[in-house]
Amino acid sequence: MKSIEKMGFEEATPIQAQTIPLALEGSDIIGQAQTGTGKTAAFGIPLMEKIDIKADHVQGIVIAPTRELAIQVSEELFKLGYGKRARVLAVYGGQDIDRQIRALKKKPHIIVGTPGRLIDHINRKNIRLGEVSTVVLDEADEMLNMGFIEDIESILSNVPEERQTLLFSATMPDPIRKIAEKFMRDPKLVKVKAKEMTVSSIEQYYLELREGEKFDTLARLLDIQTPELAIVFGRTKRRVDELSSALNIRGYMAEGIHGDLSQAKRLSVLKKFKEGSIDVLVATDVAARGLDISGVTHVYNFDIPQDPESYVHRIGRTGRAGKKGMAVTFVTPRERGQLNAVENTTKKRMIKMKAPTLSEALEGQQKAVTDKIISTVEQEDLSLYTSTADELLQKYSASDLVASVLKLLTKEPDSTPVKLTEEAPMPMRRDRNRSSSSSNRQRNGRSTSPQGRKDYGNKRSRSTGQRRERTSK
Ligand SMILES: Nc1ncnc2c1ncn2[C@@H]1O[C@H](COP(=O)(O)OP(=O)(O)OP(=O)(O)O)[C@@H](O)[C@H]1O
Ligand SMILES: [Mg+2]
Repeated sequence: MKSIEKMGFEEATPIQAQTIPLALEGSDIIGQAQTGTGKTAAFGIPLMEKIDIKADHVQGIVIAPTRELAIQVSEELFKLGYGKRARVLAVYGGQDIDRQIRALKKKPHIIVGTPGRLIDHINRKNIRLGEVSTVVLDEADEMLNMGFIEDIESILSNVPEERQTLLFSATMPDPIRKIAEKFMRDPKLVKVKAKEMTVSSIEQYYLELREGEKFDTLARLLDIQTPELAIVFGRTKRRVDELSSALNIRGYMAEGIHGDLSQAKRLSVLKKFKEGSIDVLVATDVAARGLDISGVTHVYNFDIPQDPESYVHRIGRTGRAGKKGMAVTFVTPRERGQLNAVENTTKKRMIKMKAPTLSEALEGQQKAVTDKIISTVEQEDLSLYTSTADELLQKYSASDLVASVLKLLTKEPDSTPVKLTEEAPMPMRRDRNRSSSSSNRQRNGRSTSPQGRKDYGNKRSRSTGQRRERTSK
């Protein structure tokens, strides 16, 4: 309770209220609740409560699909276990394995990891799971999706059957839930009732346009909507690279994140984004799940996501913990079907938005500058500037002077040409069952294959056909 208070939580969110008591009784749980509603603490609190601080073995493991999420979850668990002095360690690919081995020697009570790196440590006998009593799969549907399932099975085969298994996600398609139940004992399904799968505090818009119109439209939207922090999702790594350079050329502070970057780079980009030294993060789906970054006010789906679940998670990076957010999805004429599929799943209609014009973009930027000027007039000490201002006012009209200040400060819509390679529209994923047939894996070399293996940058061994993070330093 001391730790929870320190974190500033005053009351339990619905998913926490419904799952914590059940989890404390020892039940297996599949917990489904909207994005940003506190699922981490919903599993984190009971997990921490069960830890015997005096025992020196690993008692709980949490598996997460991406490295950044594993780190974030370990940080939240660390905070929850602070009063108890619980030891929590994150292990993930792309980080020096020897460093992790040294950390493992300090006997963590809880390990949070990505599947591939966990398996590496298990195989090298750096991690023993023989006394683990709780296993959590965060983003469970993703973890049990094709591509991760073998890894998860392999990890679970090292954990005693007498364990508690907790699965959490904002989405849980039926076929995946069925797979999940095989790993669990009499699981209780806790689904926080909501009319829609997405959070109501996120305004959802879509915009119909041609591929070639997307970039200028994005730039104008950024000018008009002036997000505090924005995430722009693109379909492929190349797309993300090209988009972030194009945004920089047009004067936006943007950087990209995707699985081909070094882990150090991925972390530094994310850090800059959290600190606000860049305000647009361009990302593949590697950033779609679980990341909790305060200040993200806008999500732009530059390319429509390949499946409805991805949409739910992507837009869920905004509108978290009761805050407001806005999501805008670009739809090319051939992608109407995907738009419908998304709406059918989320049970929510997106509002159609018109492409903004150049003059609206200019207006948006002027308004942002005007707001700044007004707050400066009202709140700042201007004494060092008034004499120069008075001199200027003797020579020029007040209106001309203010207009030139506005012009100087306003970022005028820029139409410097930029290069973006056309991306073919994403074919709809037909096989919603996602059975384990391998024929479709990694088809056409895209970072997001139509079958659902996503670009998480986890280099996986080709020879075995398994998708596993490679041990790399
Ligand atoms: N009881 C609470 N009171 C206030 N804030 C909370 C509470 N529980 C969690 N939070 C905060 O809400 C935010 C979202 O929580 P969290 O990341 O666990 O959401 P989530 O449900 O896992 O979302 P996602 O589906 O995107 O992974 C975090 O910043 C977290 O610290
Ligand atoms: Mg989460």
